[in-house]
Amino acid sequence: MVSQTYKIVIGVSVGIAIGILIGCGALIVIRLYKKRQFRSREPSSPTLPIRANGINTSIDSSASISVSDANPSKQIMAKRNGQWNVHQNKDLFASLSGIPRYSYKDIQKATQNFTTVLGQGSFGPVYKATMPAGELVAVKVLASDSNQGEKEFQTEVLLLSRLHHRNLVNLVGYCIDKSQRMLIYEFMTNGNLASLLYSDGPRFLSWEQRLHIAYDVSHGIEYLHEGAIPPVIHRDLKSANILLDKSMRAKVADFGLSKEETFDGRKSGLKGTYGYMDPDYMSTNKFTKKSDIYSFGVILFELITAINPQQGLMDYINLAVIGEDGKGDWEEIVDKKLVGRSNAEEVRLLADLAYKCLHKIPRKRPSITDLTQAIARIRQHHFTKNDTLPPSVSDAPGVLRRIENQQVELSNMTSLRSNLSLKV
Ligand SMILES: Nc1ncnc2c1ncn2[C@@H]1O[C@H](COP(=O)(O)OP(=O)(O)OP(=O)(O)O)[C@@H](O)[C@H]1O
Repeated sequence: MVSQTYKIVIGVSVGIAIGILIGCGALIVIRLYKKRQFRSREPSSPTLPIRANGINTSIDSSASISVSDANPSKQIMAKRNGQWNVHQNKDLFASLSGIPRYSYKDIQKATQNFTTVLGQGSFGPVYKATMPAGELVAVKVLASDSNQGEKEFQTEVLLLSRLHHRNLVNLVGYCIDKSQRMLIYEFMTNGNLASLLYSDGPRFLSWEQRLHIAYDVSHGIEYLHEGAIPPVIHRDLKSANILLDKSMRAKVADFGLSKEETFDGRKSGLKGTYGYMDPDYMSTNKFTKKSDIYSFGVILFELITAINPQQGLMDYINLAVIGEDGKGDWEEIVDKKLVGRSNAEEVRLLADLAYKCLHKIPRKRPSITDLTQAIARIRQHHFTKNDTLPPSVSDAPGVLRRIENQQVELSNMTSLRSNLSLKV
């Protein structure tokens, strides 16, 4: 009797075990089948078109980013049937980005119903806001009819969720609420570098501040090119995209056009801002880290000269170089506000570096690491030598006169050129 009961127990146990095994097997088969079906629905090489930059000054054509189905954050960016599938992906998007998501009502409250405008970019207006914990932020509101902006929105959230550095503007939140798209950044009290360089007010950036800014920006780019995995190419470096915090420390902003280095730029249209774009990129359509270096060189010259690249900066540079057998006579183009307030040797060193960044052969341009180190040495020179009389102080009136003559010469050149082009 006992042995019969024993046999029944063993039989039942074996039966249950076999049942569980069959059940697990069936589950595994179903999951594998579903996974394969999901993959076969993914396009083999999905692409995401992204935008150009600037309102009047940008160059645009269609572009695309290649994404691999192995990376979930890239899956989100996959284009399906030509449309960003927001409703299907937004929760996955939220959980992957790791950045707090806010409702439209939250932002409406924080901006006091969108009252304080900080500025207007190609993405849409930017508002000042105070978050519930009291921190100041800037809210970029995407114009609702902007299809291109939608792509930049995704690029910015997905990239900035993995990029964190003291010299990159921090994304602290975002909003996807029905058709509303907003990006929330740490507030940069002193606005953008372009406004500080080109505004006419009595306030101007000192040479020391400009050296700090060059150093900070080089660190931000170094992180993108050498620290991020995979490396990131910014693709829209310009003084309007350099923001300054309350201590005048600089941070790189605006990642809407950025790409991972693995992206094949040849499939992309031209992107960027006139005056900052690498001529080699414009002719080959191939964007590399060295194209960012070109744009950084332009920013360094802006810091030295306070001349807008969209208003003849390259003409000034070429004129300064003609002066002395390929070597720049940089004293001639230095910002008038710096004459007598900067060290000529440091200006020359920084201008020589900037000029190397503009080399027409990209591989001959320095790497960002070389630049960061060289700028650090100029800063060090500044802090160790600033007790001596800056050479430019001794001949300030002479330098000012030469700058004025240079400007007259340049404006003659410009009017001659526009007369010629009118005739053509
Ligand atoms: N985090 C921020 N803190 C303070 N001001 C900001 C912040 N972000 C942007 N701004 C200001 O808002 C304005 C518009 O910025 P936005 O980045 O949208 O455009 P942009 O870079 O000037 O132009 P584009 O979009 O064409 O590149 C700028 O004047 C900028 O100074």
